[in-house]
Amino acid sequence: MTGTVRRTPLIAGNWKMNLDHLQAIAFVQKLAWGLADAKHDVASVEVAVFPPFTDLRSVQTLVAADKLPIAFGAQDLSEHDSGAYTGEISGAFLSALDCSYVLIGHSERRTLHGESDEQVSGKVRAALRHNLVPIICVGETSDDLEKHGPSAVPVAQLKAALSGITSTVDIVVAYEPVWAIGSGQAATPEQAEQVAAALRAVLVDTLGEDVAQKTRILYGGSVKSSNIAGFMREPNVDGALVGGASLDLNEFTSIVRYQKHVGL
Ligand SMILES: O=C(CO)COP(=O)(O)O
Repeated sequence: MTGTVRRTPLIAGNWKMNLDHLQAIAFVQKLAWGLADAKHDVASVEVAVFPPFTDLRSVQTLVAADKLPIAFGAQDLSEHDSGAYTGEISGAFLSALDCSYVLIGHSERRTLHGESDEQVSGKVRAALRHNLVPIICVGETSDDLEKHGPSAVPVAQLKAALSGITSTVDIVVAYEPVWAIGSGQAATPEQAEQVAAALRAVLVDTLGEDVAQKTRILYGGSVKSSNIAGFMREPNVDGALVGGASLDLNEFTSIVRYQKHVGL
């Protein structure tokens, strides 16, 4: 471990199936005003939002027109580039909308839509083909935790997601324990750090030390303004993937500005 690489923290808001395109415009505009009022420096903490697909064109137009310092991405993409895949969205389309990121393998996709490790890996490769930074989501259920301990399942999921990828790539990893999502029961900072360190070791093995040191690892699961600082103090946690609290302007702004309210 070199420990010397500075990774710009990333606070990402996963809106899930909330806010239509008109609500999205109002929300992103107010978020930008709030951050500007607070003189937030995006070079110190990057901010990204993940609206539903139908909002992306509106968010793109607003961000481009007003040059807002807010990145955006989609919540999923197809592993295929085009063809007879009704209802699917190609990475090419997301790239054309200036998306920077795409969430892949969120536990809600894995459990509600039966997304397999193979599909997750296909989607990671699709994202990279289209110059999108994949945010690869991994995490264990409470059953997994009991049976296999804290890092076995997230580590296996990350290895599977990265299969066939060896070159230098720009990716983000999000550790989201399933039991912490939407439950109000976040992991402790120590738990998050233990898994994040194990995930970084996977990155070292698969992509090499340099890429591993540059790659951001986020924690997600019941993140709020009251607990963000604890996670951000951990050496291997480089940001947060926020669900519910990302829909509350004050909460989300306060999470983005964690450095100010705890004096980090
Ligand atoms: O799933 C999540 C983000 O992707 C986390 O959701 P909550 O922050 O609502 O627990």
